[in-house]
Amino acid sequence: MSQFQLHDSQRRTTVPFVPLDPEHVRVYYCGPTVYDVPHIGNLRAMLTADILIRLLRRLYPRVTFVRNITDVDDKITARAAANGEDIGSLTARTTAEFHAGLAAMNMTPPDIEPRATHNIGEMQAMIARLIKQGHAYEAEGHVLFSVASFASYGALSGRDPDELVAGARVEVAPYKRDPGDFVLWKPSTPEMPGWVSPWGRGRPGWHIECSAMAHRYLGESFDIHGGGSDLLFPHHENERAQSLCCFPGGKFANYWLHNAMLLVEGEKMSKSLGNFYTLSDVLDKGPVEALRLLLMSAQYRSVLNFTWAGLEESRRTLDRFYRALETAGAVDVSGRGVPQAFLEALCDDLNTPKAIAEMHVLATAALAGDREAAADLKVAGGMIGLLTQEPEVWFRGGADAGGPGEAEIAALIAERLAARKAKDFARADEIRAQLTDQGVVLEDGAGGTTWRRA
Ligand SMILES: Nc1ncnc2c1ncn2[C@@H]1O[C@H](COP(=O)(O)OP(=O)(O)OP(=O)(O)O)[C@@H](O)[C@H]1O
Ligand SMILES: [Zn+2]
Repeated sequence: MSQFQLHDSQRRTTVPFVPLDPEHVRVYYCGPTVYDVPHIGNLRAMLTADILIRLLRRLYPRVTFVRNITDVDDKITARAAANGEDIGSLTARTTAEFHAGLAAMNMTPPDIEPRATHNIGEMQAMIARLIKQGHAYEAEGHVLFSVASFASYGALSGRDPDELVAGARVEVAPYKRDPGDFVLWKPSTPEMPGWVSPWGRGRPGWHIECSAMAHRYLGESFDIHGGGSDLLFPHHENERAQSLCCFPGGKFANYWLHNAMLLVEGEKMSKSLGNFYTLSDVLDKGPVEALRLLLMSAQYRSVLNFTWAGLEESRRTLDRFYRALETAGAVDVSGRGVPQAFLEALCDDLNTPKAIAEMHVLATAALAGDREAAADLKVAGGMIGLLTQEPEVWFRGGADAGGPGEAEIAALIAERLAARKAKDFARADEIRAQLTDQGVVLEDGAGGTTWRRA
């Protein structure tokens, strides 16, 4: 069996992955804050998780993948107010859009997807315990975590606590004992979402949400905690502090995995900067597999600059792979193992560029008539969510076929389903009308929606 090595942010080096329980690997990922559609930067984080889980499932008999939904947050409250929409409808709609986008991207769904608002009791229990153990204190309706009470605060992100305090940009609230102390619970005004608690009606801080959900579903110690590098500090540092202080017998996460940012014009793609592309922006110009391949063209720890030329190049790479499969004709891949060199590339800290280079080697052989290589190529692609179509479908549905491509149609169907779930029937009808205009007929049946060209 290939040995999986991954870069652990806390150890700051690449180490062999040794699961706590080889029979059952457990992973926690920070999920989206549901106030807007995901952008393709968020999708890079989700794709890193997807590749990790696909690999772990090859290597271990059982994997539990937990990814939360943050559905209580001040950004959500503010957006709902700005939209004149109630919070429940905003979070339901954006959660449905998130699910539809990830399904269209062929991402592995989590086994458990807890919502913050369904875990308030767990958060309150942890906060009460932290107060009792002297790691948190109440002040003016807030409960704060005392960073001075945790000697290894800063160890994950490699920051010196004193430096952190000196560098704090935000104005320090007068009730904090130490400027680095962070909120576990805060009071809510009547129009804000809130829950009854021993500290008055209020709402949780963001960090305690993940600590509580990770504990509830994975216990005091689990294998891997992942997320984007923008979450390393303060979010993950604070999650770790809370969890280790609350459950000193546990390890919390044994390995920390962080993907680098997706950039656009050299800047982080983000909702707050407004420089982002959504999945549907991209699907207007290229198929889903091209976006997956583009996001895998750099190893997850390297920054990746998004360009339309890069998307086009990924589509051409896929053309080459599909051409290789087409040349070989039908190949039988049932029961076939993943090619060793390809698997080893993924085991090397999810080195997707190296894995794709292995696919090129196989494609070259397949184009020269090697049918075994074509079968290997198909299996390798399938493992990372590529080459999932028949070559004729890929080429027929390609950009120059006239009418929308398969991936685009699938994405529109997913979006229409999300719109219907959110009771946005106007949008759902608009999507059907748009597809009809483009010569695509939808048929709703018991098993879901199918389509055919008119
Ligand atoms: N540009 C990016 N590149 C890669 N990953 C990203 C990028 N932006 C956000 N992420 C990751 O996406 C995941 C979901 O994040 P979340 O929904 O909290 O994003 P957000 O903070 O609302 O987005 P933004 O940072 O755009 O305001 C997190 O793991 C986060 O680290
Ligand atoms: Zn988190």
